[in-house]
Amino acid sequence: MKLVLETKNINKHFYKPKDFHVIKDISFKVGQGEFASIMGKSGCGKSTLLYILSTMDTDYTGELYLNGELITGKPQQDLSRIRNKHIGFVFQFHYLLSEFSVLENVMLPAKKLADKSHAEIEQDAMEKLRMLHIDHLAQQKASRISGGEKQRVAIARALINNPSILMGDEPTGNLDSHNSENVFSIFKRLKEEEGLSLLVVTHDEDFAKRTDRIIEMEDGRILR
Ligand SMILES: Nc1ncnc2c1ncn2[C@@H]1O[C@H](COP(=O)(O)OP(=O)(O)OP(=O)(O)O)[C@@H](O)[C@H]1O
Repeated sequence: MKLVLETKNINKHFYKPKDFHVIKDISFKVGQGEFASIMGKSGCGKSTLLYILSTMDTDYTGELYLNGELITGKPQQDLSRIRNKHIGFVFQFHYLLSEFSVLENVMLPAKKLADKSHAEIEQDAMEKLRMLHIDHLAQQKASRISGGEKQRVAIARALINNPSILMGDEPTGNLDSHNSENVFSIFKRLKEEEGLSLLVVTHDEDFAKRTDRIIEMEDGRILR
C-alpha cells in the first residue's frame, strides 16, 4: 500500500509554564485511501499532534514524511506550499470569510497556489461544490448559509487543490446528528471514490467506529 503519511518517533514538549512532554514517541502510518480516526480524552494531545502532522507546528523532534518525502526540517516557505498543495484541513469551526461568496471562499487556496488561471480555478471550485451538492449556493455570501452548509463549503475549500490527505480536527463537533452524518458520508465517499486518505480527530464514537482504523491516544502516546 502506498504511504501518504508517516511519522517516526515524534516527540514534543511545551516548556511554559513548566516542562510538559505532550507528544511521546509517536510513530504511525496512513496509507492511500485509508480513513483513520484519532480518539482520546480531552488534553491527551490530539490537536497538538494534528498541528505537527499538518506541518503547521515545526517545534518537535522526530520525522514526518508526506508521500514518502521527508518534511521535517524544510524551510517555512516550502512548508506553506506543501501544506497548501497536499493537505486539506477541516476544523470544528468553518473559518469561512463571511463577506465573501461561497465560490470565492472555495477558490481561495487555489489562488494562493497560483498555478492555474482564474477560469480553471472557478471551474474546479464549481466541480467541488457540485460534488458536495451545494453548487446552488455558489453566489451566496458565506454568512447567509446554514451551519451544515458552511461545513460542506469548508470541505470543498479543503479539497480544491486535490490534496493527498484530508485532516479534520473535530469536523463534526459543532454539527447536529443529521449534519454530522452528512459529513461522515462525504468523507466515506471521498475515500471510496477518490482514493483520498483521511485522518480525523473526533470525540464521536459512532463516527470513529465506522472509520477503517481508530488510533487511540492516551497521555501523549498511541495505545493502538
Ligand atoms: N501552547 C501550549 N502551552 C502549554 N501547554 C499546552 C499548549 N497547548 C496545549 N497545551 C496542553 O497540552 C495538552 C494537550 O493539548 P491538546 O489541545 O493537544 O489536547 P486534545 O487532546 O486535543 O484535547 P481536546 O480533546 O480537549 O481538544 C493539554 O494538557 C493542554 O493543556
